[in-house]
Amino acid sequence: MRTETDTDTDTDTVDADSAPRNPVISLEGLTKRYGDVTANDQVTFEVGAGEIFGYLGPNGAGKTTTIRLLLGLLSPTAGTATVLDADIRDRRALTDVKRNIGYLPDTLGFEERLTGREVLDYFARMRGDDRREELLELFRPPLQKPVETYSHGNRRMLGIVQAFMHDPDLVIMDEPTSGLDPLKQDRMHLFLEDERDAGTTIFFSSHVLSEVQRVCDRVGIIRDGGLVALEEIDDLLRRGGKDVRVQFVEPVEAERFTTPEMIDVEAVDRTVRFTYTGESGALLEHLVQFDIEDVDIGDPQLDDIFKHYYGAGSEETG
Ligand SMILES: Nc1ncnc2c1ncn2[C@@H]1O[C@H](COP(=O)(O)OP(=O)(O)OP(=O)(O)O)[C@@H](O)[C@H]1O
Repeated sequence: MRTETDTDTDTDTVDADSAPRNPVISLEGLTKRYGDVTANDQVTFEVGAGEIFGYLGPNGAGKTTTIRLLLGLLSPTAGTATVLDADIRDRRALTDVKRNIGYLPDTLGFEERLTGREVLDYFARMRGDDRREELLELFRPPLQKPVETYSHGNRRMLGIVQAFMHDPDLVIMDEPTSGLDPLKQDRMHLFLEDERDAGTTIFFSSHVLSEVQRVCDRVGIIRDGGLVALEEIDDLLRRGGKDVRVQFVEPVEAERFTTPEMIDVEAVDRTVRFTYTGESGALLEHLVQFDIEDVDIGDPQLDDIFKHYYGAGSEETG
């Protein structure tokens, strides 16, 4: 089932400066309004073949709305998108390509009284299940039990098997690891990387920064319905400055020490932490003027970068 993306070896284009050469998903001014709420506001970006694309944003930012639009579960107010070359406004074309898409929704709409096996049988009849056994070895949901007795984690496991078992070219997932324990999250991340390496395009939403940092090639950050960043993870981290911690021999006055390149400065006793956005050489030249006991300079976490986009009180927008 991977013929569409496997035929072209230079399709794995993940170039932040230009759009992917072979987009599997392409949004063009995609807009969705619910009354006064603009859940997606002219969202435009592309996802290239064979990349893991992270769609990042806090609760209510508009992630689920985008996903539901891409799958034809909602109609756009304006703009459009193509998914595997099908225009999302073209019902028939979208229905055709959906056989080649895996979807893991945020809440699984399985018939609760069916057993896990019956749920998989149902999806198998619609789209096939060539990889069912292999995936069950990996994720192991309890197939004999009715879904209504499943734990949250097992529902996710069943959902993942369902999303991948027909070996689709594209998998779209809404917060795939939410509520999973760390071991299961790890298994999931390794699995996604393997799938990507085998040529599958993966689009997933998340508000978990560390997971996006760990597994994604590129990230789109959505805030209040609008896309505020679209970058390769490495570039985003590079531009995010350095995470610096300085321990002085004696406390130092903040005005003497801080420079305009230092942001998010926190000082406690003799220790100062900040993000440095300037050149490393200039930072070192600045530091040698002070009596310093210890310095630690590291890469910033995506969390810190995220704070710059969202600022303080923006955790919940909806
Ligand atoms: N059916 C609806 N009717 C009215 N408003 C809606 C509807 N669905 C979503 N919204 C609003 O649209 C905005 C975006 O919601 P959406 O669910 O897409 O965000 P999200 O980023 O997926 O959030 P979460 O991480 O909490 O799932 C929010 O303000 C939400 O309240």
